This record gives sequence, C-alpha cells and structure tokens, in this order.
Amino acid sequence: MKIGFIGVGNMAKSIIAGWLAKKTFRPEDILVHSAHRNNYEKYAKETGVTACDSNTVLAQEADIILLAVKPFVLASIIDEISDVMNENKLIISMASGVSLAEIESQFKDKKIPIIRIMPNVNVEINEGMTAFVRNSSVTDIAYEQAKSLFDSLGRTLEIPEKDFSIFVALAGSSPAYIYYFIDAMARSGVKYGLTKKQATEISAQAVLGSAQKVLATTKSPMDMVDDVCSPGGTTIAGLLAMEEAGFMTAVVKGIDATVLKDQATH
Ligand SMILES: NC(=O)C1=CN([C@@H]2O[C@H](COP(=O)(O)OP(=O)(O)OC[C@H]3O[C@@H](n4cnc5c(N)ncnc54)[C@H](OP(=O)(O)O)[C@@H]3O)[C@@H](O)[C@H]2O)C=CC1
Ligand SMILES: O=C(O)[C@@H]1CCC=N1
Repeated sequence: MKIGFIGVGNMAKSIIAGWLAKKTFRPEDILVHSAHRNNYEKYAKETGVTACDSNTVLAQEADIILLAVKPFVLASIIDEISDVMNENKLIISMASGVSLAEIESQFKDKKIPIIRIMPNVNVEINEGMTAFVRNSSVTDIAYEQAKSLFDSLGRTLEIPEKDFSIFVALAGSSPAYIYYFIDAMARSGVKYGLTKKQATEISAQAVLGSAQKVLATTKSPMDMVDDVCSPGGTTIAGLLAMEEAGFMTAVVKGIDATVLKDQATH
C-alpha cells in the first residue's frame, strides 16, 4: 500500500516520523509533494521517502492521499487531483475547519471516500491524540485500516463532526498551550537561579507524570489537586495566587478563541 502526503510541513512530518519509527511503512511507500521543490526533495533525500513531481502524480500513485496543507489551499488542490481520483482511493484531510461536506462538494459528482481527522504533533513520539469522522463512501474495512494507522501513533477517537472545533482546541492546538505552560514554569525556575535546561526538564517531567496519573485514575483532576495541597502548605498558596491572576479564566478564554477561529475558517 502506498500513502501520499500533499503538503509536507510540520504536521505531515510528525506523522511520517511516527510511522517510520514504528516501521508501519517502508520509506519508499510514503510519497510526498509540496509547494516548493527544494523543500520536499530535500526532505525526501533526508528520510528516504519518495518525492513526486506533482500533486496529480502523487494522487495517481497513492492508495491513500493525506491532505496536509493549510485549509485555504485545499480547494485548489482538490481541483488539481480530482480527475485522477476514484472510489478505490481514500482521501484523509487534516485541515482544521473544513467539513466533509465541503470536501465532498469540491469533488462534484464523484463519490470519493473521505475521512476527516484532527491529529496533533505528538504522533511523532507515538503519543498523539487523533479524532476521526468519515463520509458514507468509506467502507468499514477502509475506515478500520486508516484508524489502525493512527492507533499506532497514540490514541484515536471517533467523534461527531460537530465536535471537531472543540477537539482542535483540546488536542490539535493544545500542545502549543502546554509547551507555553512548561516554558512559563521553566522561566520561573530561571528567576530563582536554575539553568533553563534544568528548569525545563523539571517542568516537563512534572507535566508528563501528572498527565500519566490523570489517565491512570478514575479520580477527577480537581480531587488530585486537593491531594497535593497540604493544609497551610506551599501548593495551596501557589494555586490561589495563580487563580487570583486568572489561571482558569485564561485557559477557558484561550479554548473559546480557538473554537471560534476554527468555526470561522469557512
Ligand atoms: N501543525 C499542527 O500542529 C497541526 C496542523 N493541522 C492541520 O494540518 C494542516 C497542515 O498544517 P501544518 O503542517 O502545520 O502546515 P505547514 O505550513 O507546516 O505545511 C503546509 C504544507 O503545505 C504545502 N503546500 C502549500 N501549498 C501547496 C500546494 N499547492 N501543493 C502542495 N503542497 C502545498 C507546503 O509546502 P512547502 O513546504 O513546500 O512550502 C507545506 O509543506 C493544516 O490544515 C492544519 O490545520 C492539524 C492538526 C495539528
Ligand atoms: O494552528 C492551526 O491552525 C493548526 C490546527 C491545529 C494545530 N495547528
């Protein structure tokens, strides 16, 4: 089976790195094309994947075509590849804010199997979180096969399409927010004399362990907060100061803005 990436930017590279590390595909069975020859040819040389001369050639040769471009170029790319598409090929789109119905309508009368996903960059280390939804042309077998490709890169979840905007915020975009949180913690460490390297390692390991503990328990995160806050102790003093500065409101406002932006994409 050959899998092709139209667009080989940050998200495509994370997915490909995950699959190459897991040996899910032979490098030569991964096809790539992007806007700039220098970019995709250099990347193909570095990784051993196959560079294609055009989006059309890629769509002709691949069984599964991943659309890994920014939402605003999706329509022109579908225009380019539409002639060589048929019902035996599968499209997987990861463009935020672009619905299955919009993609389907761009293929006009053709009944193309389309899966919409929302991955995050953590697929690179097999700790991704990817949402799935499909159109009615996707068979159960094709769907399960596509899902299993992403199961190997972390967790996957089938959700109704209406929930994609909140999923983008909580999983697609959130790695950026969590890196930002880690950086803010690390900067505080530097303020108190640690090196940035030490402070970043300490903060990142605290986030990793805390996330693993949340996933391993049936306790609510708020009960877990209470477990760390000793009466009269350091944690409750810090937590209340963070809350006074609007910690929870800042997070919820950030998620609201992400959802709104996703909904406004089209
Ligand atoms: N980044 C992330 O964390 C996530 C991104 N997404 C979604 O993934 C998609 C890609 O995002 P991301 O990887 O960050 O974006 P990037 O800007 O990193 O990559 C976009 C890619 O599209 C290529 N491209 C642009 N125009 C064309 C064209 N006409 N034909 C072929 N390729 C083209 C670019 O080519 P070149 O490199 O040659 O310039 C580039 O490789 C977006 O729709 C985004 O919503 C979803 C979840 C998470
Ligand atoms: O910022 C973006 O638009 C994309 C979607 C999710 C993560 N990055």
